Amino acid sequence: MKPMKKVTLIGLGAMGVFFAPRISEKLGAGFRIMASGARKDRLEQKGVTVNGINYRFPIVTPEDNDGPSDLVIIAVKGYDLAQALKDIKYQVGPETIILPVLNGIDSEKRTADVYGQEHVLYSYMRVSIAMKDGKAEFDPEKGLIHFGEEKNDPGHFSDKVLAVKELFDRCGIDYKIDSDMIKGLWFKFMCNVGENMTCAMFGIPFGAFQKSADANYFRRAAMWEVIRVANRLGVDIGQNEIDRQEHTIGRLPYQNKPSTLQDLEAGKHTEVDMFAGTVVRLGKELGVETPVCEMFWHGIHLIEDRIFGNI
Ligand SMILES: NC(=O)C1=CN([C@@H]2O[C@H](COP(=O)(O)OP(=O)(O)OC[C@H]3O[C@@H](n4cnc5c(N)ncnc54)[C@H](OP(=O)(O)O)[C@@H]3O)[C@@H](O)[C@H]2O)C=CC1
Ligand SMILES: CC(C)(CO)C(=O)C(=O)O
Repeated sequence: MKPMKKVTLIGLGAMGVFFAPRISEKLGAGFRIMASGARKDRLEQKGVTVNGINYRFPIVTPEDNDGPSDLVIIAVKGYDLAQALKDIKYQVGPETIILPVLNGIDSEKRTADVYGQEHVLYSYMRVSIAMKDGKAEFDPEKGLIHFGEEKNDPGHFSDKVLAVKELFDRCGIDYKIDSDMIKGLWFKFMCNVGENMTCAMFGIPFGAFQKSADANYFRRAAMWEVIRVANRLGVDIGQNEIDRQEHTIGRLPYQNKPSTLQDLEAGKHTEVDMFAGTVVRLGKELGVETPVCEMFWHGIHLIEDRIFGNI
């Protein structure tokens, strides 16, 4: 296994800055951000400021055909994934690994549909970062990326997993390689649907779950809808996973907000279709009732319509 030398990141937002400074420090010019048009101009002129340090990373455009990258990290929002998958075309060669770190349960499949499963690793982030006006503050020691093949055996990691592991070790990026990544993705999805949708719909921070039985009513009801859909698909999540998250949620800083509420407050589109919308769609396909997610799906669309002046 050759150590990775060339890494391209598409999406220099909240999740992008979790990786960018540390990979750039080790790879120098081998680490590039993909961007074009006004986004490229903005990144070249202003860069991003992470924990008080301003960074101007090298930029590569979708048209630059300078040979494939060893790794492409995709850190855009769900509604920008289709475009990102087109943009990275010239960065993907026979040996390239693609790591889509988006929330949700289908970014890996959507990536594999374009480039082939042999290029893709599963991943999800366990970190909360807010990016505002190109600035983000967070503790790089806290938070991690979970990644791997669908199933991972510590004695026999695949070459792809070992290559990414070596890069993250070199860069000091904390990670976990789950034995069952599908279960991990659905666990994270269950938490996101319960928390992000409840907080976005009612405009409440994570702390509300420490105080309000009403907030927890919606959160748990939505999580159980995810569980019933997951179980129908053969994914074994249930009360144990709910209990595990109860512990985590009780320790989050009171005023922290999930990304969906951050998006609404910043006047941006949300990933509601990727969260509640996916549960509703799968529920219909599988014959599982999902009334709470349906209410969230319509409710958050309505908030978006209000924000964007459509009503
Ligand atoms: N924020 C958080 O705490 C967490 C987020 N996640 C998930 O991670 C994913 C990314 O979220 P997050 O980082 O918060 O999102 P952000 O909106 O902060 O960042 C996304 C970035 O992608 C850029 N982008 C979009 N399309 C393109 C493109 N075609 N080419 C180049 N750049 C592009 C955007 O640029 P521009 O601003 O110019 O449009 C933006 O900088 C989401 O699925 C989210 O749910 C997971 C865990 C935690
Ligand atoms: C921060 C975290 C983990 C919490 O729901 C998240 O995934 C998000 O905000 O989208």
